[in-house]
Amino acid sequence: MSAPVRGGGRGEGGRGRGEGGRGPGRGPSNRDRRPTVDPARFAAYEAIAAVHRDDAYANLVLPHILTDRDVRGRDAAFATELTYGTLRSLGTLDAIIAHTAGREVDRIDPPARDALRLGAYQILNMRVPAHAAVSSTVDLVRIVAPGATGFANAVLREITTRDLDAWVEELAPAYETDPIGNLALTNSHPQWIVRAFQEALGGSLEETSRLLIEDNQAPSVVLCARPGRVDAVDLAEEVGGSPGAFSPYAVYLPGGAPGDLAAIRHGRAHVQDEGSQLVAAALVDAPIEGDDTRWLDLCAGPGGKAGLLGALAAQRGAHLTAVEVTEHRAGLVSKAVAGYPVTVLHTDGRNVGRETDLPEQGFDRVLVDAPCTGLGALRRRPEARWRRQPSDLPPLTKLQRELLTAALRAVRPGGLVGYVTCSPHTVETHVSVTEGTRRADIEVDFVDARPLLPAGMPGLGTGPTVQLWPHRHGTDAMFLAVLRRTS
Ligand SMILES: C[S@@+](CC[C@H](N)C(=O)[O-])C[C@H]1O[C@@H](n2cnc3c(N)ncnc32)[C@H](O)[C@@H]1O
Repeated sequence: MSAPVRGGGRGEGGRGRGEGGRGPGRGPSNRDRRPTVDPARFAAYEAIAAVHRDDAYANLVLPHILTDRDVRGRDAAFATELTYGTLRSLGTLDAIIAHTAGREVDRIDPPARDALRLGAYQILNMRVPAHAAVSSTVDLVRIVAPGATGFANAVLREITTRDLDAWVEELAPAYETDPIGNLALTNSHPQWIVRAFQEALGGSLEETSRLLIEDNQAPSVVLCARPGRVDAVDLAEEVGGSPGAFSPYAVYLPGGAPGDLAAIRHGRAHVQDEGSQLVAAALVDAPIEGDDTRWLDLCAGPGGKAGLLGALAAQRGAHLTAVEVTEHRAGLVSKAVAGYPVTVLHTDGRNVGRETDLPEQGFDRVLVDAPCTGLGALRRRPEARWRRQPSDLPPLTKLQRELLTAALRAVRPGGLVGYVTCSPHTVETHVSVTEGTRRADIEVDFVDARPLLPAGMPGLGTGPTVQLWPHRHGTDAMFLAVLRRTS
């Protein structure tokens, strides 16, 4: 058992173990030495500090920081891996830091805490030599939390005494007695999320473990080749990618900045997870009797699915109404559907029957891509798992049910509603579907969604709903229920 390190706490002077040792004979004193940190590490620090201080999103804030600080090429790649990896691994890193510091991490000053997390990640998860990780992090602390330099030095040195596996072995509860606690610490996920995944996976801890591992991998960028504008095989050749495994529109991009691609700039393709493509296409491919020209996307922002639905509507002689409650996002939808037969409405999707453009029984197919916790896309949003709380569920599920009820009022008898979430949490999937349907007091049948997905797609369960998974399908964990209004 290692001894905890003193200093570095909120309001402490930080002259703990390891500090004060810098005398003339051992290098310049703190006062003499002008601290410098390489721009890549400082950029990662700034991004992580913004995430924790300002509730920023790493994928939005980091590119600006890299541009402002002129961090490019390999340095930018290093900063990105360091930022995203540290955020994903926060649970494990914090347990190790708390142990070595002898206090909970929320009792360490935020700047020192974020610097320690970056240092610990470099020591334990990257191929950065330990001495370089320690000294560069201490240099960083000297700038952002000067009082905690010695404390940080001592904590980091302690962390270098073991590798990641050894720390996890020491700190994680035994799998046999506390499997959820063990998986949570080992794979850096909050316990409530591990529990929710386990329930959605029918109780299988083995599959839960595989999902958690997959959640910690950076996902590849996927393009959607817009039908009618470009074929996926041609697009793959154009961008040096490969056609998707399941969606006929998907192209896997081998790294790089997708915004630079001519196909995106010219509206022939957009960035979209393969699972999102599959569930949107499944709804409009489901057999229907009678009219099939009036489609509705009730939660359209920022417009990924509306872009694909708009392209398919153009091919099939249909018209899409795309509803979005947030003004900014409604603007993004308008851009995403430019040139397609789509009307964008900036309004609340629950206004069905209260607005001329949203008549009751006025649509043949309705998509409800409901606002949700996003627990199925944790691979893409490294900070999301720590920001989300169980208390987010009640307001979200209330909204999901109200939107599903509105969708059932908007669809004509015989028409179809697709209810989609990018969360596998059963409260947002099965329970919201059951409750939303019950409250609508409209008769519906479940349509088996499995045959609406590409033939041969494995692991689709027993139906009638479909749950996609990162570890089974390489997609986000999208849920799809297809309902046919019968009266
Ligand atoms: C999961 S996102 C939809 C993603 C979108 N379908 C796509 O593929 O890009 C949910 C969207 O619903 C919007 N939203 C939330 N409440 C709404 C409401 N009451 N009516 C309409 N849209 C709503 C959110 O602003 C958000 O843009």
